[in-house]
Amino acid sequence: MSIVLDTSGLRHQHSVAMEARRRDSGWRRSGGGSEGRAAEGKLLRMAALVVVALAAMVPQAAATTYPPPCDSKIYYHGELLKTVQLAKLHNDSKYFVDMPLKNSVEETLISFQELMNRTQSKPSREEVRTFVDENFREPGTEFEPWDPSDWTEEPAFLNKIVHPDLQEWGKKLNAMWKKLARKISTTVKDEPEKHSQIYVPNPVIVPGGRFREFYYWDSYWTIEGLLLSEMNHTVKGMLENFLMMVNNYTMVPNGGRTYYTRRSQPPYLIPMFKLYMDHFDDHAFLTENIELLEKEFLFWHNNRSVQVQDRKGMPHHVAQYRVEVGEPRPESWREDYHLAENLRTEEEKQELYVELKSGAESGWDYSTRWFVNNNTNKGTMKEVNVTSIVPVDLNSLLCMNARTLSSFYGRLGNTEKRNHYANLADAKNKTMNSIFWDQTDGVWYDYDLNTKSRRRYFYMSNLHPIWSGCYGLEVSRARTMEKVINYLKNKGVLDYIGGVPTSMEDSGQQWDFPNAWAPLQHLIIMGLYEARNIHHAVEELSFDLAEKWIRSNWKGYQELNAMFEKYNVSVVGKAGGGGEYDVQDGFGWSNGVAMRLLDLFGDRLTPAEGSSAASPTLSLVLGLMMALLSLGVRSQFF
Ligand SMILES: OC[C@H]1O[C@H](O[C@H]2O[C@H](CO)[C@@H](O)[C@H](O)[C@H]2O)[C@H](O)[C@@H](O)[C@@H]1O
Repeated sequence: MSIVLDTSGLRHQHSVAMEARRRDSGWRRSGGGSEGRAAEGKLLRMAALVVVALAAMVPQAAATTYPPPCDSKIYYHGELLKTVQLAKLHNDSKYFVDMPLKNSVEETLISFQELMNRTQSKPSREEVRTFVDENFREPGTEFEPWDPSDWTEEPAFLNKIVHPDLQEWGKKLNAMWKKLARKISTTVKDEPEKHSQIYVPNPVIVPGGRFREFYYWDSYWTIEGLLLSEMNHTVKGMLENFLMMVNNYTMVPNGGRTYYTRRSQPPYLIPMFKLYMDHFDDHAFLTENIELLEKEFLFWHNNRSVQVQDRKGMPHHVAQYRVEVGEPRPESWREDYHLAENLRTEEEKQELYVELKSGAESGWDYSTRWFVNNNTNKGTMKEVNVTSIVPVDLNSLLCMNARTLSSFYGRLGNTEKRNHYANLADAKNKTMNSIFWDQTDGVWYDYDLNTKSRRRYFYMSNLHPIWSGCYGLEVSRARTMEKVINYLKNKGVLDYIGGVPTSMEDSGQQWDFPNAWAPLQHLIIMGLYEARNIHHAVEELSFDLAEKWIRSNWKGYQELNAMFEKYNVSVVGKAGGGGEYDVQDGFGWSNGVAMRLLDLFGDRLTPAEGSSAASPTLSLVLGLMMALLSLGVRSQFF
């Protein structure tokens, strides 16, 4: 198979970014012509200082000219960020880049320059702390109090949950949206340069913990829950925010921070929009926004694509995560900087930074899934090589998105576009079979551009096509499903008490064993459930996995009063771990998925083995009777 890189879109994006950088580095005029000489003199002195400060902050010319993560002279630029991050004032690198400025950018840069001059560019940790205290506010102070007006205490889905303990818990999950709801203050809109938070007009639901901004793909599962909570207005507002992002950035950024604006996350906007349409059939909303939905689709189609040829020499247009942006991720600056520190050349460092950001774009940051090392997935973070992999889940998702666009255009009466996207979806469906499907193992795999072969490791992402429905051309769908179930059984991944592991690699990375993530459990459970008419065994398997997941989430909640971002498959109720930050609680997508499963299987789910869905009181009485019988006290009572 041969590969043709289609980088035209990337070059365009790169030149847009370079252009933005040139614009941004231009001197901004301040003050009016009528000001007196004294004021002019003061301004000139300030201008000179700013020029000196800016010059000192331009990083050394990189060997490869990738644009930086963003243009902010505080949240991206060289010395200031480096000095503060290396002082390690906070455990988490993200803390500093989330802090709003107290003063203007210019004043902050001057104050930093003065600090550097005063200390011969070697400020102590305490001096850096004083600088930060004087110039920055605490993260999370950029919100206005907001109580979602569409929140209700008893949404109807709760009535579907038969077990009273689970019903009670469902109520608590519903109440959690109030804790995760944020409205961004208009000061962010008025003074954007003082904030890394991106202003969006409608309130958002954040994941929780260190994640104090919207996240792109998380929102799909959050919206699943919000719709069950009947928070329809909030959902529509979130969709409008995302559409505004597409309008401004041609794609939806990874999250609601300026330092995320040059990379995206798995493209779930069209599926989110579909969730909303399935509930409300809002024709006017679709008419208004179809072009933006298409624009986002085309971003991935044009800017993230390569061509590969199958064994018969047929070309296939496939998509990848590929973020051609240099420098460490601002929110994980220390981690990236230290990882690249000992690389020999600047070019090698910049290439590693590109790979790390591409990994962040995949949402799987990080995993052995992206380790490429002598034809294995073993190694360390230095072996992250996302751009040499064509991911099965991304291509399955884009196939589904093309189908959905086709049906949206059909509803709007645009036959030409309906046919165009139907043909594109068919082509992508064929690609799922020709490039990703492994006939021997009976599953889909990521594809390696270097070895021109499939990466035959278990990752939950291998199962994405059963959720998207993008499978089943040559082989019958029932036969495919049969093979997939056998694959799962043979790998032993269905044997864990707390859900299906992300992978079988215990690497210390968070998107690996023993962690299980809500979106991935949702993918397999819903994928199997939707296939219940195709294969008789899948509905029960879907229920079994849902039961494990709900029991683990429920136990964790009982013990620690928390919903985690990820769980450990080996111990029921235990939070996951690993990766570059502590496990967070909150948590948007975990809450949404738990609610969806309670809604789907609430008539028979129980919180623990031995408890009955029908009537826990009855089972308690029966249990007591059995105990008395075994104690030989039968004669006293019967
Ligand atoms: O700060 C490190 C990384 O954190 C985020 O990634 C993780 O949390 C996100 C929010 O729940 C989630 O969408 C992602 O899948 C997780 O791996 C962030 O998205 C990364 O860009 C960031 O580098």
